[in-house]
Amino acid sequence: METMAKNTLKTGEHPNHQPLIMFKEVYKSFGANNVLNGISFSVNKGENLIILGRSGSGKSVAVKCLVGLTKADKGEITVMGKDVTKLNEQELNQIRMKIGFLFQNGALYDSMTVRQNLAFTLEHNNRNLSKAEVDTAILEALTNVGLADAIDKMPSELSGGMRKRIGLARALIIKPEIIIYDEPTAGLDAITAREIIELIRSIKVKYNATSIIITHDLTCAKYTGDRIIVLKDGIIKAEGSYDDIENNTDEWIKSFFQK
Ligand SMILES: Nc1ncnc2c1ncn2[C@@H]1O[C@H](COP(=O)(O)OP(=O)(O)OP(=O)(O)O)[C@@H](O)[C@H]1O
Repeated sequence: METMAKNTLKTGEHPNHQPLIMFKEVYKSFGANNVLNGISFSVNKGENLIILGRSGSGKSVAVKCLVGLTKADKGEITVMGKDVTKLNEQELNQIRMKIGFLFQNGALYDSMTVRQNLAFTLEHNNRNLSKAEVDTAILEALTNVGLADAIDKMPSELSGGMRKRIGLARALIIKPEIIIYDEPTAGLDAITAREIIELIRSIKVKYNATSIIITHDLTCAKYTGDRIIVLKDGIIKAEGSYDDIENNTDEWIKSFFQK
C-alpha cells in the first residue's frame, strides 16, 4: 500500500464545485431510535465521499434516504438537482436508474451467468439497445473490472473478490452518474481488498462518476476517498481529508484509529 498515492483533493480544491448530492438537516427515527439527527453534507461532482462509522451509526439509512427507499422524517435531500424527499416512485426510479450500487455480497442472481446478470441489469434500465450494443456494453464493463474471461461463468464459480468485481461491473454497465459502494472491502483478505481499492480508484478516473463509499475500513477510506465524513449517533462527528480525521483530537475519533 506504500506505493499507492492517497487521494488528496479537498472540497475547496475540487475542479468542479457543483454538489451533485446534498443533505440538509436530515432526520430519521425508527420509533425511539433516532438514527439521523440532522445531518448535512454534500458531494461534489466527480468526488468520492467516504461515510465512515461504526456498525449501526446510520450509514445505510442515510443512503436509503438518498435513493428514496426510506423516507426521511425531516430535511432536504437533493440528488442531481431534485429533492428526493418530494418525488413520487416513478420520479425516484428515474433517479435510481442513474445510480450504480455495489452491494456487500455483489448481489448477483445465482441462477444466471455473469453475462445474463449484466444483461438483466441493462434491460431493466430502460435502454433500447440492440443485441450487439448489449454485448459490447457487457464486455466493456467486464474489461474495466479485469474479468472479461468470466463472462460465461456462474456466480457459484466465482471467489468473493470476483463476485465483488462482477457486482461492480453490473453497477458500471448503466454508466452511472453516481456510484454507491456499500462496504466494498468487507469480508475480503488484505490482497483482494487492495485490488478492489485499486479498482475503485481506476473507476473514478474512467467513469468520472460521483461516489459515496460506505465503509469502516480505514485503508479503504484513506486510498479511495477525496473527503470523509464520520457518523456517530446520527450526527456528523468530523469531516475532512483522511489526514484531517486521523489528526482529530477528539477521543472517540482517536479510538477509531487505534482499534
Ligand atoms: N427499517 C428499519 N426499521 C427499524 N430500524 C432500522 C431500520 N433500518 C435501520 N434501522 C436501525 O437504524 C440504525 C442504523 O442502521 P444502519 O443500517 O444505517 O447502520 P450502519 O451504520 O449502516 O451499520 P452497518 O455497518 O452494521 O451496516 C440501527 O440501529 C438499525 O437497527
